[in-house]
Amino acid sequence: MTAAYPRTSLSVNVNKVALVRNTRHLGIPGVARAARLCLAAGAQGITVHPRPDGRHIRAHDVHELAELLAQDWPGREYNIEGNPTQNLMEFIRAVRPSQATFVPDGEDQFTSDHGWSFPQDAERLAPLVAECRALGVRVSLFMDPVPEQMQAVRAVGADRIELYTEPYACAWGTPQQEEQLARYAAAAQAALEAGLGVNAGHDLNQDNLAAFVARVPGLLEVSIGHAFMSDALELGYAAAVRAYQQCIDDGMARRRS
Ligand SMILES: CC(=O)[C@@H](O)[C@H](O)COP(=O)(O)O
Ligand SMILES: NCC(=O)COP(=O)(O)O
Repeated sequence: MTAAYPRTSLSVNVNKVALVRNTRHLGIPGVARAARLCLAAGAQGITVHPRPDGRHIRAHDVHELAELLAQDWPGREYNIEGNPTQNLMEFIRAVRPSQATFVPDGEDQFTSDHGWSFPQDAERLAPLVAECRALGVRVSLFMDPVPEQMQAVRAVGADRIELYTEPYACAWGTPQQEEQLARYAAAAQAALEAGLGVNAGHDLNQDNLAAFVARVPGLLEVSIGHAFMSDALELGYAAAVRAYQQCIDDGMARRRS
């Protein structure tokens, strides 16, 4: 029986709204409008990943969303992702979001595709983690599901990990699905035992989310963008939030059974 854990929060990543917006000089679709509609529908947070090349989320988006959340949605979370050795820290210092998620991406990375490595990354991450925490910003490290890495993550002062879930998503519906779920459950358990909170994200969708929520212990937050926005193009933002919340609730129910 998995110990009782709070309901897994849905943080909607709005990167892809900005990607479409940037293809014209008209300001639509609006990033802040998308966030407002998702929050009004019940999303517990908003995530952005302002990449150095500005392909989607740009500095003005980061500040507009910070103002929206602080003024209209003070109880919801703001999660800013990025590489703290690149452009992330300027945003953390300026807006002090609820959470900073450190991701080891290169400047021209197609998309995020791996987590940090310990002990190699510990020395350069520790002072950046300390700075965020001194600013009152929770720190989550983007990690592959490797149980043996979790003590080292805690040792650099991080509050949480974010499990990189593309390998699970790729295995969904294949004979390797169960093996991957067991791998992520073990990594999450090791994180919990190290005193870390557990987040997850990358390529989660309506098909694979409930099984992940059901199986991975202590899952506090999922951040979902690409598949969410694909669904929102068909359903609308509010219905997409409800659909993903239902997947989370289905997973929680299966976790208790
Ligand atoms: C860290 C991660 O897995 C995603 O949050 C990332 O933000 C995806 O970035 P793109 O939207 O640029 O693919
Ligand atoms: N941290 C994961 C995230 O914010 C969104 O990833 P994806 O759902 O766009 O793959």
